[in-house]
Amino acid sequence: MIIDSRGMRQLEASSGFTNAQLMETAGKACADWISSHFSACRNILLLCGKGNNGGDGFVIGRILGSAFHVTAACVDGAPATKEAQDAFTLLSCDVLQDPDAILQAAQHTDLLVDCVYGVGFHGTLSARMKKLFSSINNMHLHVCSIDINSGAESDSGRYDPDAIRSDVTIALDCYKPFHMLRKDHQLFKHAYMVSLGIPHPDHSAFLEMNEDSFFAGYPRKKENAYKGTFGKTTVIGGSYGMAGALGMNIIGAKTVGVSYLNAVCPHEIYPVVASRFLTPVFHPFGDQDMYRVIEPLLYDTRAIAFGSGAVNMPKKEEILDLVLQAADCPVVLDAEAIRLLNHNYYILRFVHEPVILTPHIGEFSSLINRPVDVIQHDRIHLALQFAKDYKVFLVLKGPHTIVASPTGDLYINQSGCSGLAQAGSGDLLTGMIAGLLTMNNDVFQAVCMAVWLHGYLAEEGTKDHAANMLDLSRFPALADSLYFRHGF
Ligand SMILES: NC(=O)C1=CN([C@@H]2O[C@H](COP(=O)(O)OP(=O)(O)OC[C@H]3O[C@@H](n4cnc5c(N)ncnc54)[C@H](O)[C@@H]3O)[C@@H](O)[C@H]2O)[C@H](O)CC1
Repeated sequence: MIIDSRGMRQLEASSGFTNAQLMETAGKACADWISSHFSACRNILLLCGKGNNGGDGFVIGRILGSAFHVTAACVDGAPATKEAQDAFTLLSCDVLQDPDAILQAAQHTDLLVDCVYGVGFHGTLSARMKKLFSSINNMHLHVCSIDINSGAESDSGRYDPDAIRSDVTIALDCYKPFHMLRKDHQLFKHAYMVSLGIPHPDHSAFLEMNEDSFFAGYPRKKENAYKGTFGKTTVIGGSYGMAGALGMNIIGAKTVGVSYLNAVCPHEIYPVVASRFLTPVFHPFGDQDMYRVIEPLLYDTRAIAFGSGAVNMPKKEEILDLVLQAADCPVVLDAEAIRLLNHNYYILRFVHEPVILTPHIGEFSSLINRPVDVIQHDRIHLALQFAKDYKVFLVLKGPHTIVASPTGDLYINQSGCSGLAQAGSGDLLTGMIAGLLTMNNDVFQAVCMAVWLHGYLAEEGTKDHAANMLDLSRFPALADSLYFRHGF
């Protein structure tokens, strides 16, 4: 289960265990994990803070003291919580406080255990702590962090550039958002979770997605199915110079198994796209007949995607208005459609059907007029806030794509690889989202399924190819293998 720090504190409070009992359990579970995975070590140095993360460290030190040579260091003053103070009094190893002595001990240690800050850390490190942590990081020691790497926040994705870097981070009882953002911060190489035996609720605001949960939401075609059983999907995209974007929408829809696809595009790219794809029903339009061609389609489709490659599309502003006003199904807005909303996104509040926006960080930055680095450091919060304020599903694309729902649900995607960092992969995702929205009425689930599948197939596509050579046109074939393996 993934949970944020507030949820974790509520779990602890209702667990039936005291904080001291939880600290003892946490310390013992971590000590057991360390002794079995670092059994070859002799000298262990514990860096402890003044909060309960430091308290966990004192318990770990007491237990490991029977088998290893343990030194503890109080790097941020004396323990400040009752539980940490009690754990400290039971510690019998050497305790260091002077930064120079700590760094000297670090040079002779086989393993450094980082228990300075856990989920209670917010903001940035003090100058003193930055100096200590950057010296430690420069020593390239074996490091195990407890719960959260010190200097990183548990919930937001923010971290100080001098936060402790570890080989392994042991998450206590649940993964926190921090653990799900590894590709962004790269503060640990591996994360493991140890259980504290706390009962978990059935529902968490964080959705998790894997093969099983994907297939739980992916419908099977029955024997008596016909082409309209799942309804129609409509993609409106491409324009002069960007015909391929519509092609990628089509490949995306094919990847998720759409059985009836409307492809809507300007007259000038129709011949080239139609000669490449045989199964969509094409609806070419121009300046004069845009309303006549597009409007009737909006009433006979289960999902619409608009915007991929639409930079030179005639009547694009009018199409956006039409789609947002007339559609009676979910609408996915990608690329140019998002740009058209810049400084004008308040209109999203007046749309009655679910709207899904799929910006990458640069597009989101232009949309909300905030610098890219501000968004990068506060992505989870800003995505959730935007989704809530404008009642949209926000798919903020990146190494860990985030999906935020208007009601505060969050998905942090774990699948994918750098092969997806290429032109066309967003257009492909848009087609996949629109296709899955046609087959699954739960908008949040369908969008997360598409995001997960997009990443999963990229991993599959680079198992026998270089990551930088990922061929996006292979996605339907890669998906076929997956579906076939699951008996479809
Ligand atoms: N169920 C569990 O997960 C359990 C977790 N435990 C451990 O407790 C920590 C959380 O403990 P808490 O005391 O709330 O916070 P920290 O130890 O992370 O310490 C925070 C400490 O530091 C101060 N602080 C915050 N931000 C800064 C900053 N930027 N600069 C300097 N100081 C800062 C803050 O005021 C506090 O004093 C959890 O992660 C687990 O490791 C329990 O042991 C029980 C079970």
